[in-house]
Amino acid sequence: MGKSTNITWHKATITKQERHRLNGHKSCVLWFTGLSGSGKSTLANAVDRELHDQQYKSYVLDGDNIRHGLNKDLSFNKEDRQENIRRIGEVAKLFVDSGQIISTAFISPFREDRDIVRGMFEPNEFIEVFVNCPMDVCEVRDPKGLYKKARNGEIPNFTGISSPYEAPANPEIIIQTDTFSIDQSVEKIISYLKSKKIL
Ligand SMILES: Nc1ncnc2c1ncn2[C@@H]1O[C@H](COP(=O)(O)OS(=O)(=O)O)[C@@H](OP(=O)(O)O)[C@H]1O
Ligand SMILES: Nc1ncnc2c1ncn2[C@@H]1O[C@H](COP(=O)(O)OP(=O)(O)O)[C@@H](O)[C@H]1O
Repeated sequence: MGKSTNITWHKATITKQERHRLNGHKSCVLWFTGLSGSGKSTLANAVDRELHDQQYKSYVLDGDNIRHGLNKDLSFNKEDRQENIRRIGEVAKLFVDSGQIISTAFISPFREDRDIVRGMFEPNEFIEVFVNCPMDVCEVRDPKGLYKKARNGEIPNFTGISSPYEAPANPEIIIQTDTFSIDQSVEKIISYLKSKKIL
């Protein structure tokens, strides 16, 4: 239950469908999920670049960036990760309502939290992209030096080491980033969007 009382929903004048018509494409969320270093930010930004270059309306929400602002009050314990994902789900919904293709790059380690977000969207609007990469490969990549710190006990609750990651049971798209190139991955995601007539 929310804490706001005496509030009434005001129906927007312009519908999502009108925005789709104006933009010439549908909107959706590409929900990238995976371990730290699996390639979520890299792929979300590469897909965004391709969409933008092809004149589609798109945007990226990235975990590290959002935690600098909107979610700076949240830690990495389970409860705060859940609240992180709940808020991002709400923000993603606004972007989808505004007619855009939004790519979100959050570890989002808990299946239940991702499924709650999925339930906020209409069919075909929530596209779960499992960025699958073995942890030992992520740990070798270690683009921000976080695995090294976590192994040294400097980062508590680190995903994959001292905090769980629950892989998606039935994702729309799986990208194996230890064998797929970035270009191949982008192509796979764009093809999916075309097959669903979002583009
Ligand atoms: N304890 C711990 N565990 C995992 N990650 C950590 C942690 N502390 C800091 N970081 C950095 O925060 C980024 C993950 O933030 P997210 O908002 O995506 O996490 S979550 O969805 O709430 O689990 C994550 O970004 P990525 O490496 O891009 O995944 C890290 O840069
Ligand atoms: N096929 C690939 N797809 C995505 N990233 C890759 C791939 N191969 C190597 N990388 C590298 O792996 C790292 C992934 O880091 P990042 O995108 O920040 O991951 P995450 O956002 O999941 O933490 C980057 O340094 C990227 O260049």
